Parts: sequence; structure tokens; C-alpha cells
Amino acid sequence: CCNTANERMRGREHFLLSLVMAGGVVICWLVFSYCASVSLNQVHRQVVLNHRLQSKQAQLMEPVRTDVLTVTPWLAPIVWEGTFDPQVIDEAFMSQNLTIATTVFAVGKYTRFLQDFLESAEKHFMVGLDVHYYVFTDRPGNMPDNVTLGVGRLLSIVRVPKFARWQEISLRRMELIQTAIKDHIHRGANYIFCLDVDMRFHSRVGPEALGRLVAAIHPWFYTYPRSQYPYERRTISTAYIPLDQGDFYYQANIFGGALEDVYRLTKTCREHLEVDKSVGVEAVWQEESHLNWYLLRNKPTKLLSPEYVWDDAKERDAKEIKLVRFSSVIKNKAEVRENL
Ligand SMILES: CC(=O)N[C@H]1[C@@H](OP(=O)(O)OP(=O)(O)OC[C@H]2O[C@@H](n3ccc(=O)[nH]c3=O)[C@H](O)[C@@H]2O)O[C@H](CO)[C@H](O)[C@@H]1O
Ligand SMILES: [Mn+2]
Repeated sequence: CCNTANERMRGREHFLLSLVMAGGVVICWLVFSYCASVSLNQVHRQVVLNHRLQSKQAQLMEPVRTDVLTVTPWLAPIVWEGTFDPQVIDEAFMSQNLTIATTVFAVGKYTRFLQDFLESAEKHFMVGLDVHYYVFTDRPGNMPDNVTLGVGRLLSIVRVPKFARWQEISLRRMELIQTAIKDHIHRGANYIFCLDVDMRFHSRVGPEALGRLVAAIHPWFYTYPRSQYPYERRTISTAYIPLDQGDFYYQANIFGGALEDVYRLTKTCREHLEVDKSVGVEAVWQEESHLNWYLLRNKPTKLLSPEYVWDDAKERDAKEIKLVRFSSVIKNKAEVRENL
């Protein structure tokens, strides 16, 4: 009698256990698919307009810019003045509740650039969207205290060590950004932009600049043949690019995109910088050389024209530049850098 009763009991236990396990699997699957759909929906949505918007009709036979390339051979748009309607772009992005993480390093004497950088960013950078600045610095006491941030805009300080050489301060950014994305930024942002601090905004840099992987074309080399781009040409470096390869020369002063894509970029560049270091090589333009290597293999999904990385040391008389949005300020390198 007891045997069969025992067996029945064990059978019921097995049944209950299987039920619990099956339930667990179903719950896990539901949670996973919910999270996956959320993370996919968070960014890269199609353009959806909620209101009737009076915008100019696009004319297929009347290209808006005939003087410059507005799309790459891999069909990524190149953003120039005239190629987008700011109202349509704003309308499409404002309702999505996006947060743009923005990293900027101000190490050593470079804290002096923060005031103008932040003040001009408040006027022109992603206005109307939530922006979370992450200021990486070794001198939190030197932060400007009179910059007023707009509604929805936050600033956090990330303490970093000061490396002895300016080259290292610059190139270590890849590692520090990668770590920061993993440790905290990924929780509170949809997109990230990584910017130099010795820069000033002059005009709109808005959601037209958002994309999965975004890079800007350097203002000094865009008329050059690729064999003359200042890529790393020594085969011993992981940033090596042969003379017959290359799309554009990108400037490292601004790059960005979705968190996942920028995480992968910074991780690869960091690893390559470490490999180079282990064999005693430093690429000709440090992390910029590695960025260019990465973007040759992993094509950006959106390119920013040199309007988005001008240089104050360069004349503004080029007729293709209808306006300068963001530019490097002229600095006394001997004075601000630790070594030269
Ligand atoms: C024209 C030119 O020379 N361009 C190169 C130079 O750009 P840049 O002259 O723009 O380099 P930079 O001196 O602005 O350094 C890059 C960024 O690193 C941070 N920083 C740097 C030094 C420092 O002491 N404290 C500090 O905070 C800061 O955010 C700065 O904006 O160097 C870069 C980084 O290697 C790239 O190779 C550029 O191609
Ligand atoms: Mn700079």
C-alpha cells in the first residue's frame, strides 16, 4: 500500500516541480521579451509626427544641396545645413523623452574651458531634450559655479586621475568612457555624445545629430585624397590603415550614438590602445587614429559635416559652410598642456 502511496506522492511532487519550473521559464521569457522590446524601442524610432506640421514640400527633382555630398556610399546621411527641417526633427524627437549623456573631460588646466563650453551648450546643444553632462575631472574644486542649467539638464562630476602627458589624458578617455557607460551611464540615457572641452557651440546642434553611431568629418582634410589623410600608417600599430583605404577623416572632438554602439566603439579602441602600448607604439593622433580605424570597419550610421567640428583657427569663408555650429577654440597649447 505504502509504496504506491509514496510513488503517487513523489509523482505529484514531480508534477508540481515541473509546473513551477515551467512557470519560471514563462516568466523569464516574458520579462526578457519585455526588456528587449523596451531597449529596442527606446531609440531609433521611425519619425512620427503627432501634430499637423506646415513644412516645406520636399522636391525629388530639386536637391537641397548640390554642392556637397549628403549621403555616403553605405547610405548614411551626412548632415549639412539645408538637408533637414529643424521643426520636423524637433517635433519627431521631443516627444520621445530622450536623455542624452554627454561626456566632457576637463583635466588639469583644461577646467578653464568648462564655463564657455557649458554656457554655449546650454544655448545650442540638444535644446529641449534632457541632457546629462558627465564632467570628468581631477579638480572638482575648479568647476565653474555660475553656469545655470536649463530644465531637464543635469551635471555629474566623475573624478579621474591626471596622467602626466596630455596625449595620455586624451587617449585614456576611451577607457574611462567605456567604464562609465558600464558602471552608471547606461542606466540613465538613450544616447551618448563624447566631446572635447576646448570647444564652443555657436549654433544649433540638435537631435538631427542623433543616430546609432555618429561621427564628424574633420574640417581640415575633407578635400584631400584618402592617401593623404593623417591616418596611422605604421603597420605595427593596431590603428594602421593602408594608403588605398578610408572613407573620411573623422575628428575625435565629437562622436556619439546609442549607448550600446558607443560602448562597443570605446571598448575596441581601448583594447587597441592597450595592445599598442604593450609593444611601445602610440598612434600618430592617439585615440583619433583608433577612432578612424574603428569607423572604417564599422561605418557610422550618420555623419556630421564639418559644420559640427569647425576650428576657430580656420577661416570661415568656405562657401559650403553655411554656418558653424561647434568649433575648437584657439588655445595656447604650451600654456594649457602639461608637456609638449
Ligand atoms: C590639431 C590637433 O593637434 N589635433 C589633435 C589634438 O587635438 P586637440 O588639440 O583638440 O587635443 P586637446 O588638447 O583638446 O585634448 C583633447 C581633450 O582631452 C582633454 N584634455 C587634454 C589634455 C589635458 O591636459 N586635459 C584635458 O582635459 C580635454 O577634454 C581636451 O579637449 O589631439 C587629439 C587627441 O590626441 C587628436 O589627436 C587631434 O587630432
Ligand atoms: Mn580639443
